[in-house]
Amino acid sequence: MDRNSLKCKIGPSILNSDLSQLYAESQRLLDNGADYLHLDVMDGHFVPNLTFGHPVVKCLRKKIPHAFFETHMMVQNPEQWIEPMADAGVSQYTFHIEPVLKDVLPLCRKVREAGMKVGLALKPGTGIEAVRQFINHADMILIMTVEPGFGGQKFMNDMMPKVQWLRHNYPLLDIEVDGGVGLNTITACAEAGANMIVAGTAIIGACDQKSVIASLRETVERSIHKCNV
Ligand SMILES: O=C(CO)[C@H](O)[C@H](O)COP(=O)(O)O
Ligand SMILES: [Fe+2]
Repeated sequence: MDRNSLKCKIGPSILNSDLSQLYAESQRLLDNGADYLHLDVMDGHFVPNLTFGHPVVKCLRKKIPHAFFETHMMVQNPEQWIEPMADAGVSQYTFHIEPVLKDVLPLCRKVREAGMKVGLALKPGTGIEAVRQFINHADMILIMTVEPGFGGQKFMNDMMPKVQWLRHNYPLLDIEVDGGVGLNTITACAEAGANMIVAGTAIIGACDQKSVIASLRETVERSIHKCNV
C-alpha cells in the first residue's frame, strides 16, 4: 500500500484551555508544533453544551492569519453557519452528518463553494455505512472517540474498527480521531490508520506541550511508515 502522500497532522482542541486567553493559548500550541487548530463549536442543541461561534473565530483569525483552522461544528443546523464561518476565515468546515442525513451532498457542495475544505463527522453511535456514499465528496472523515459535547472524556477503543475500515478502503483519505486521545491511546489510533489527531486535555494540560505533540506525531508517523515498507 503506497501511503507516501499521507501526512500526520496534530490538531489540538482548545476546548479545555483558558478561553479568556484564546489567542495566547492558540499561538502557544502552534509554536509548540501543532499543525492546525481544532475549534469546537457547540450550539446547545446538537450537544448539551455551548462554546463559541463565528465572531470569536473571526477575531482569532485576525490575530493568527496563516494557521489552518478546522471548526468542528457540533450544531443542529450546519447550513446556517457555512457563510459566517467562511467569512471568519475558517479553512475546513467539519460538520456532523446525523442531523442532515438527507442533505449531506448539497452541504458538501456549499462548504466547498464557500471556499472551505469539507469534513464529515460521525458520532460514536453512527455506523460507517451512513457516510460511505459521501466519502468521495469529503476531504476528511472524523470518527468521534467520545460522545461529542465535552472535553476530558474516556477514549472509546471500540471506535477503532471504523477507522480501520476507512483506512483499508481509502488508503490516502485524511481520517481524524477526536476525543480522549493522548499518549495512552495514540497507538490504537495510529495502528487503526488515523492520520489527523485531535487532542485536547492531553496537550492543554501537559507541562511540556512540545514533547506531547512530538510524541503523538512520532507514533502516527511510525505507523504510516510501517505501511510503506
Ligand atoms: O469535540 C470534542 C468534544 O466534543 C473535543 O474536540 C474533544 O473532546 C477534545 O478534547 P479531549 O481530548 O479532552 O477529549
Ligand atoms: Fe472536536
